[in-house]
Amino acid sequence: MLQKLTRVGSIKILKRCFHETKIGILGVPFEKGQPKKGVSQGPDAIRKAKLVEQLSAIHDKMDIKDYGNISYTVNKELEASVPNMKGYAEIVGCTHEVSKNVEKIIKEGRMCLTLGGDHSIALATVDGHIKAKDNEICVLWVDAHADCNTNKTTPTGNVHGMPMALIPYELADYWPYLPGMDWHKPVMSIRNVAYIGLRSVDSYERLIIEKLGVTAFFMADVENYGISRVVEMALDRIDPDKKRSLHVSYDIDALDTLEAPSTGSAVRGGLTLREGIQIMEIAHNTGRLGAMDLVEVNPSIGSESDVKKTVEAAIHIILAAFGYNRKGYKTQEPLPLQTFPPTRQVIQ
Ligand SMILES: NC(=[NH2+])NCCC[C@H](N)C(=O)O
Ligand SMILES: [Mn+2]
Ligand SMILES: [Mn+2]
Repeated sequence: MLQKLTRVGSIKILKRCFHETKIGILGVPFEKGQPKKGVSQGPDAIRKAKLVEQLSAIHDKMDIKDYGNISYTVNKELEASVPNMKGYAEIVGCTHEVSKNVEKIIKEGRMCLTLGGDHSIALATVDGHIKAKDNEICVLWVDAHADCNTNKTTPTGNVHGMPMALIPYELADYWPYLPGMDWHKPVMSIRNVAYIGLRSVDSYERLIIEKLGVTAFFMADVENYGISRVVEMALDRIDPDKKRSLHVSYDIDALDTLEAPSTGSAVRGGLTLREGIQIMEIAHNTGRLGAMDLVEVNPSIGSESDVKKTVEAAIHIILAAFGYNRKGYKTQEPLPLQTFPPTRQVIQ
């Protein structure tokens, strides 16, 4: 952090100058990757809870640009062209647009914050990040679920359970040809991916994780090592040289149901909000965070207070990602000078 000398009267004061924090926000109101209505309202619910205002207050060099919500067209002919992938045509249309936008935002020199929408969109946020950074990225996947089913292993056909199987090249051979997805090339290695928070993993997903030796920290590992150790071990594994741009794909269902009830596939026994925040404080402190997704907030699930709680949790996690620290805001101002005679006398 830069330091600058300022003078107040005759007193020299070290004034802290903050680096500029450039963020681009992209809303993806998409819900066809899973069956429940409402998750498309996630981006606007998070914005309405004053996301931008709270980000702006972190320090006075926050430069935030909201790119609005994405729009896309659908090629109906693609519908049902791949078995066991529900909403395929919509997925293709939306993810292509998301990838192009994320790539553009990062190339404009901003960290890209994508607000979902369901988790299927992450195959595209990661793709855009890969394209912007020449594949020099690593991924932390914070989730109760592994989301690495293929269309042959999926128990549901919901594509939000598949993005992690589409991203790495190690799983490319397990897929059929995917029409309309030629823009998407599985170029990154699963070695540069780590999971945190897992506790609901399908049997084939477990097979994939074990067969490929994927770095995976389940809830039991969080119990055993503590969250800060887990995040450090994860980062060490996926980016040993500490040089890659970090992508955090954060499914709000990684948090315990008590902390984030308004989500479509809630699983109890999850992260506390404190642990969830600390993951992002550590990610921020790497100085290499390039992109973050915050997905699966569904304002149609639960009571009004459930929704409020979930949206607030999402905002806490996002603020931590971009430099808010629970020690409080930093001030750039010196302590106010006494402008009237001191009332407390020093007794000689
Ligand atoms: N992003 C999520 N919430 N994914 C839940 C996936 C659940 C289940 N494993 C499936 O494949 O359908
Ligand atoms: Mn999940
Ligand atoms: Mn997920």
